Amino acid sequence: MSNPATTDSAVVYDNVFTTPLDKAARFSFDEQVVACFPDMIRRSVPGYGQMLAMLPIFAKRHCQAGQVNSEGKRVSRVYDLGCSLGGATMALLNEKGGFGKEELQIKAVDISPAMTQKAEVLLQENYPEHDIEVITADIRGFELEPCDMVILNLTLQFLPPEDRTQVLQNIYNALNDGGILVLTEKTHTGDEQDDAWLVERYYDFKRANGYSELEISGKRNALENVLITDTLDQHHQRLSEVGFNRSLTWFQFLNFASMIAFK
Ligand SMILES: Nc1ncnc2c1ncn2[C@@H]1O[C@H](C[S@+](CC[C@H]([NH3+])C(=O)[O-])CC(=O)[O-])[C@@H](O)[C@H]1O
Ligand SMILES: O=C(O)C(=O)Cc1ccccc1
Repeated sequence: MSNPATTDSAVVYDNVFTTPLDKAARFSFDEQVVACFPDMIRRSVPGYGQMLAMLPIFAKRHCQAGQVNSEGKRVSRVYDLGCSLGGATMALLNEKGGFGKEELQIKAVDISPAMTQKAEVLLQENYPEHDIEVITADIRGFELEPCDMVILNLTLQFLPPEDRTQVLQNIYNALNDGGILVLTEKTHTGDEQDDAWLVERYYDFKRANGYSELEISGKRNALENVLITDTLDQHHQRLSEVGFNRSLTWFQFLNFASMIAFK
């Protein structure tokens, strides 16, 4: 099945891997990926929409307005780390969450300037009156202010494994008591047979969403050593190591899973 052409509609379809690439080409969040990102992530991450839809529900239960904003009002501060185009931020502000304009202060951080430039425009267009700051920064070594909720939606997997504990430690330290971290990741199980089955069904999922064999294998090569998965056990172990005394997997769809950790 071929991709719909990148023509007149508002949707820019993901055509990034439609032509063969140098095998060594690494995946990067550049202008080309940014342009088609909403389509790419929707067609490539099973359950993406369902995961995002729960964010305002979790926020409503666990954000305790632990901060005071510049106008002296109590607000809940939320970090969206590796925000890309602000999909998670926008999900939080969706009317289903029922947050008033002044109840949340969101800080959305991403290392890719191409992403943050576009996120800034989209968030300003859609939520002009909300307290949202878009920050271009590496979340490694980034200083977090005290907060009620942190979202790491499909971001930790792009950090070198040796940097992951430190990032989670900073998050744990910044969270107020009662605060939460929502951590969504592509995972593997460590069982050869199970992983082979999960990966094959994941590729079936991509085929069903219109990706060709060339696109699937091109992206697989480009993601090698760029997106490095952990097992769910490794994630929960790391969360426990940095101090979270409770974490659970609340969502799983093939090899993608989302966890919540409670401080
Ligand atoms: N060190 C880093 N510091 C900051 N950002 C980083 C870093 N490394 C990678 N990123 C950023 O992490 C994001 C990962 S995408 C997140 C989706 C989003 N959360 C969503 O809910 O739509 C997931 C995906 O594309 O599979 C990209 O925008 C990178 O620039
Ligand atoms: O497409 C893949 O293979 C993925 O693992 C998901 C994804 C989605 C968007 C950018 C990078 C990876």
